Amino acid sequence: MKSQIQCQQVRTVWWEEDEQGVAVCLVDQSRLPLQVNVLRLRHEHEVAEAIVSLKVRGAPAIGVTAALGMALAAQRLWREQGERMLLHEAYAALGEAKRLLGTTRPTAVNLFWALERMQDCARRASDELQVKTLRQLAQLLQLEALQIAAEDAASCKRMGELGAQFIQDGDTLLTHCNAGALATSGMGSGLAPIYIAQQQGKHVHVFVDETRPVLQGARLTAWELQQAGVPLTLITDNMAGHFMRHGGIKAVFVGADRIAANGDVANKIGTYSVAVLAHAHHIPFYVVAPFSTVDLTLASGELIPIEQRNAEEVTSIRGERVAPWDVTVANPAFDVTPHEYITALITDCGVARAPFTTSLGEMMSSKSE
Ligand SMILES: CSC[C@H]1O[C@H](OP(=O)(O)O)[C@H](O)[C@@H]1O
Repeated sequence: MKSQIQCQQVRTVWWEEDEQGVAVCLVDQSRLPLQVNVLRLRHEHEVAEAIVSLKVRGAPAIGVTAALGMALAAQRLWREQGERMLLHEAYAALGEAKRLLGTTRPTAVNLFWALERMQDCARRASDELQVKTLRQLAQLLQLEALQIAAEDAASCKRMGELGAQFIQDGDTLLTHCNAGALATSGMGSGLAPIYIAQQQGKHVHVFVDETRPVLQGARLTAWELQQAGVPLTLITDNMAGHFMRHGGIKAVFVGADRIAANGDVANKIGTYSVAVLAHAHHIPFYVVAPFSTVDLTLASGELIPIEQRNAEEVTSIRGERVAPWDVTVANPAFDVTPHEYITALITDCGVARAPFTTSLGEMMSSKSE
């Protein structure tokens, strides 16, 4: 049975308390758009598995989910152990939850930033004697995780407002993968300028790359834009060049999973190809990502770890094998787009342009003031 529901009704990941206790809830994105299954996860191991299996995905959403997973671990410890568990034992157990969640996916830096922030919150509570019981620690971590989610939603809106200035009424645009509401706690990153432009009364048409192998474009972006009433044309990835040449595309908007200090961008596999094609056609290429995606510890994109995923994502579609048995398969989940191909980095702290080492450094400095 086809199940088309309003995307605005579908939240990506959230916290719930019910008669069984507390749960990290999320829409299983691996089943979208034809099935809307809400999962209620009650153990950090389940949260980790949901991230690994792309039930929840997208750099900001991964960070928020991991933070909620840490909060869930603390709540679980309290509900299981009560105050029998000493706080130092709880900190050790939370360290194990952080390690587990940190092994899920290597590329999106938001995951690691969010886990560090949760651990810092617990450590600060301990150092400053803010909490005296496990219950207080669990409540503190729950609030911190929800704060991370709220900050992400606000940054989505800010990025949308900044990015919409690069969209004119009547523009035709192109996207790759899904950097929309389903990848964040808010309206999205790469799609946020499109949503804000729509709110401003600008009429746009979006060419949506299907984004093999996991089809985040066909399954998630096409669904999001359809629900939002944004006109779209779904294309296969190998059509992007043709429509840049013949389709009147005025700009490309994508998200990011990690941005190096020089502006090199790791994003869904295929982004590099789209960027080179856009450059060849003199089409602006915009990357939209919260500043928490920038990793200034990495001088360039060559240092960004690229996740290698299993062969079945390439050899099968929805469990239907399409490739010969025993074939050698490569399945890097991301690639790196050199900064030379990027027109601007649209972040929640402003718009960075080349030279990115300078502009990102200045953005970091102004954040620290
Ligand atoms: C707003 S970040 C979205 C980002 O995440 C996607 O990867 P995945 O679906 O594997 O998590 C893709 O790189 C998107 O640009």
